[in-house]
Amino acid sequence: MGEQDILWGISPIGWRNDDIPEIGAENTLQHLLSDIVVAGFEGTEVGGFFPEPKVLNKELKLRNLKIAGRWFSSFIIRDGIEEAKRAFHQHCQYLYEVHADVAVVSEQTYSIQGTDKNVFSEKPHFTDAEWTQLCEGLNELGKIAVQYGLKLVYHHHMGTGVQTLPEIDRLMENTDANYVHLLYDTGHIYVSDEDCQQLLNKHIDRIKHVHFKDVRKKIMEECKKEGKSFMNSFLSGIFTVPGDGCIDFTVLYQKLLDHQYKGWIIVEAEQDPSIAHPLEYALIARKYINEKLLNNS
Ligand SMILES: O=C1C[C@@H](O)[C@H](O)[C@@H](O)C1=O
Ligand SMILES: [Co+2]
Repeated sequence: MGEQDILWGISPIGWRNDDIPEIGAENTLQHLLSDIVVAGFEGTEVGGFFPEPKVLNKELKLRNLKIAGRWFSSFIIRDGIEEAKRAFHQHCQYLYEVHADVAVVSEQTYSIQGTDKNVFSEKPHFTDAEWTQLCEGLNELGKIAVQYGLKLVYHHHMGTGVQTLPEIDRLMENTDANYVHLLYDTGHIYVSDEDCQQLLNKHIDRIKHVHFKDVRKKIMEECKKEGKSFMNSFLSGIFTVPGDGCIDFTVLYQKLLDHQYKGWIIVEAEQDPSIAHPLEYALIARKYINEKLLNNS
C-alpha cells in the first residue's frame, strides 16, 4: 500500500459548474477531457452536462481516462426512502456503465446551497426524527450501491444539515460502516469549522473518497463578514486548487498515506472559469502535487 494505491483526478467544476450551468458553457466535454490529460490527471467525476455512457466511454478511452464517481442529491427527508431508492438505482446504473468506483451522496433537503441565503449563518438543522430517517435511508442507498459494484460516499457540505464535525460524527455513528462511507472534502470542512485535520483524524477509517479543495482565507473572511451565499462566495473566489490557498495539504496527504488510504483524490476547485483559467489552475494543482506531495517534479 502507498502512493501507488492513490488515483489522482480533477473535477469538471473548474470548467463548468452544475450549480450555475451558464458559467463555462463554452467548455465542451472534449475540451475538458483533453485539458485533464494535458494537466496529467488520471480521471474525473461526471458533470451534469456529460452525455450517455456509450458516448462518454468512447471519449474517455481515447484519452485513457477513468471516471471516479458522480454527485447525487438525495432527498431522503423530503421525499422518503422509497423515492430516494428509486432515483438512486438510476444513478448507480449510469455509474456502473461508466465503470465508476463511488456514488457521491449529499442530502439536499432544506439545503441553502443554491439559494441567496447567508451560507455562514443560515444552514438548516435536522430534527431527531429527520436524522433517523436520513441514516436509515443512507443505509438502504449504500446497499444499492454495493449491488452495482460501487461505494456510497457521503459528501458533507456547506449550507446543508450535514456540514459541521459534530453533524458528520452523528452521521457516522448512526450509519452502517459496511454501506455508508465518507467523502472528505477539505474545503467544505475548512470553511465550516476553520480546521480540516480533526475530521480526517477522527474518521479516517470511513473515508473512501477525497476532494482536495483549497480556501483563500482572506476571501473567506470577507464573504463571512458580508454574509454571502454559497454561490456568491465561490464566484468571489473563496475556493481554489491545492497550493494556492491556506490549507497545508502535505500533512493531510501524509495522514492518508500513513493509514494506507486507497482510492481517488480529486482536485475540486469551483471558481468562475472566466476569471480562473481552468487549465492554468489544473496545472498549478499538478505542480503542487508533484513537488510538495509526491516529491518528484
Ligand atoms: O463535490 C462538490 C460538488 C458540487 O456540486 C458542490 O457544490 C461542490 O461544492 C462540491 O464540493
Ligand atoms: Co466536494
